Amino acid sequence: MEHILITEIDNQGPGDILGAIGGETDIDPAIIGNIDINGSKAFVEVNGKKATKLAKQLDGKKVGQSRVSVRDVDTENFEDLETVFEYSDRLKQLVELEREQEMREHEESIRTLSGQQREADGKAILHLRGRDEGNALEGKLVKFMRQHKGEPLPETEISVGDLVMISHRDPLLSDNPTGTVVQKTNYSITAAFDQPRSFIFGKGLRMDLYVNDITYQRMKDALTQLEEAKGALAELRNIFVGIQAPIPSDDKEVEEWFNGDLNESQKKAVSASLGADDFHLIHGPPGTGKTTTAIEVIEQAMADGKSVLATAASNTAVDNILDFLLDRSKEAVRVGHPARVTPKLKEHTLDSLIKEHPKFSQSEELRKQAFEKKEEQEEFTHPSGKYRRGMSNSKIKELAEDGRSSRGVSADKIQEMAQWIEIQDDIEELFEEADQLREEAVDELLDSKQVICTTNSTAGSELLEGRHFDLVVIDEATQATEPSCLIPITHGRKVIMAGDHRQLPPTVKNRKAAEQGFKETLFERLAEKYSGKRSMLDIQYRMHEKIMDFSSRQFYEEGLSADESVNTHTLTDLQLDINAFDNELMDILDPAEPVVFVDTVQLDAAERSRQGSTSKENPEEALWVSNMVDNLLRAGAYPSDIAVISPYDDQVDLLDRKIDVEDLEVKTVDGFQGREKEVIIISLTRSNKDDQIGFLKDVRRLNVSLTRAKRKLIVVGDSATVTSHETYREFVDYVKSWGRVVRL
Ligand SMILES: Nc1ncnc2c1ncn2[C@@H]1O[C@H](COP(=O)(O)OP(=O)(O)OP(=O)(O)O)[C@@H](O)[C@H]1O
Repeated sequence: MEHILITEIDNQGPGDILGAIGGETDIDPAIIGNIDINGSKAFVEVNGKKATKLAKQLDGKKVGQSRVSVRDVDTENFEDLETVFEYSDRLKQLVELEREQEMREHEESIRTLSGQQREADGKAILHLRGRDEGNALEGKLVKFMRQHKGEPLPETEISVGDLVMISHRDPLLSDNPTGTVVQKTNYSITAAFDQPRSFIFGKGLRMDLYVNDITYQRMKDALTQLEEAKGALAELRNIFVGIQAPIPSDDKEVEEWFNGDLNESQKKAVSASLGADDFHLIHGPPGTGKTTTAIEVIEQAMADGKSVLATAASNTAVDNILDFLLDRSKEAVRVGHPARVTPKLKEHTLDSLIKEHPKFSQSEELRKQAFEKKEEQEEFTHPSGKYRRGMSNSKIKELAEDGRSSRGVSADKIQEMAQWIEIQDDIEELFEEADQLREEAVDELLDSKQVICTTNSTAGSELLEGRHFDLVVIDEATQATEPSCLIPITHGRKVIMAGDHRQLPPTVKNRKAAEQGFKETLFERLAEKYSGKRSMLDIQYRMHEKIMDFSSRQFYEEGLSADESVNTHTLTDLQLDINAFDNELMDILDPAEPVVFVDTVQLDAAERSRQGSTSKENPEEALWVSNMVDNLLRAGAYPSDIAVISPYDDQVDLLDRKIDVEDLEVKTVDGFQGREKEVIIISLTRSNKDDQIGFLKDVRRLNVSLTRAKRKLIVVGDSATVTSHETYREFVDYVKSWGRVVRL
């Protein structure tokens, strides 16, 4: 039995629905079975394989007084469908909260920065004029160019799909119109407005990026697609929302490994991933080769003739996947803005590869012709309001043919306008043909590659619309919100996610959204619910075993071990000149000691807050940290081997000013996730009498901090303050037993 779902009905009964089907469609209401109504939704049984047709015909029509949305759905059970809607409505609301938060932050930035500063940051464009470009489906089209004719636009982040705000003098007025960018060239940005105001057709305009809306829109679209999913995607969705259990599967036996170095846990994860019919999770604690393992999954799938969409939340992580694939001589195409792709990988972007496609060259040729025609067109009068006087294009052409004047406009002017319009028709035709050829070139190119690498967000771009992949692989899946991961998933039938839910979750700006669980990732939810669908990698290739051990005990049920290539490596291998160390720092910097806790409890080293800041800084601690760095450099350590990290922005800022050394990174813990260095110095910063440790409480932040160092980890902090939290107390106890505690 097939079904359709009608939404947005308002107090109507089965009779109204049958009446609408009879009146608005050519389908016989007799084929309708049971009608189940709940609130504004109706679930309708349809016989005779007509559900798709009926949904199409009834969608947007009136049932009683209300205009309804109708879709055919792949489920037998209304309750299940309600669960799907609850899930998607909840996530759509959280996405909206986050979007509104970002909008508020933009407003704040507009308030505090000058227009010039925002233009330099790529977030605004000044000195624009607007020109009416007629109406389109999306609303009134307005094209914005620099006031000086022919001046190109500055580099800007504003791109197609973004919401922009147009202002004249005051960007903070609440009734400034907002529109969506529909086209962007080097010289102009065209945006569509629902409610434009007349000033936007003038000069002296400023365009501000209002919200980077496109990603939020794509998340919501992905959720809508899940509501409507059929087949394998519907099954995946049902598992995600909890109305269906995962499909049991056996590991796939792999005959030949592409990467001969994989360890047993990595091989097991690959076999389980390949064997799964719906999804599998590769749980990779720090340095255990998550990406290495995901790459083997991709290579095996390729060998099986499967198409693969490989994504991650950040451009850097996507580049990393592509880099691994290229290293292993695999072909892949990178979809994404070339400006956001690592320079050495640019030649593998769609933008770059497409240039070699003959249809693309043809398309460019047509574009060139169109631009030439545009120049030619400049000679003629543009049919603007002043000369147009309400006359339509066809009217103008008609009058021109008869050589007539009209409404006070001379016959000559009408001739000129008619010529302008004719050239415009040619231009539009050329552009249309050029677009068509370009689209074909893109499709042919994407068809020719087995693997497409892109960010989660760009997986929702038009370029990939309607494309299906046998396998979707998402790296860093624990750093992306659930709707973000759903964007690539809507293209797939099966999904492999790699991540680590014991490290930091995605950043969520809106507090309410965070409280309502927006930080809980799809990976984490599934990992906790279906432990059988998770393979943990258990050998790490980064840390000395003493650096690793606390994290292993605390966060991975003692499941980690250090590969023999790293388990005993220390700074002694770097052959530093220890005579260069100050005496008072000798115990701390001792190259043979991998883990040191530097206790500031006896120092006068209290934290403080900058005016108006919610962050913290600790100048005394910063002084000691920068001394340690100076000593290490003096002893011959490379700046690129050292990183200083702190959980607090203000402390990072303070340290960064004190330690001004090229190639030596000073970063927040959150900004250093996924990275590693030979030596890591952590400045915990908190030191107060009330045992307040703020967001150090999220022990996943501690886990990330402690697992960045390969050979030496120095943690600087006030034991009295931080050990008020049990995990920190256990850490200090651990260092007492297995490392070295030095009191300053
Ligand atoms: N089986 C292996 N044998 C030797 N080296 C390996 C193996 N697996 C991974 N590595 C190495 O370990 C390092 C980390 O690998 P990879 O980048 O895949 O890890 P990850 O888990 O994705 O890292 P992160 O924790 O930073 O996200 C790399 O240098 C990689 O070459």
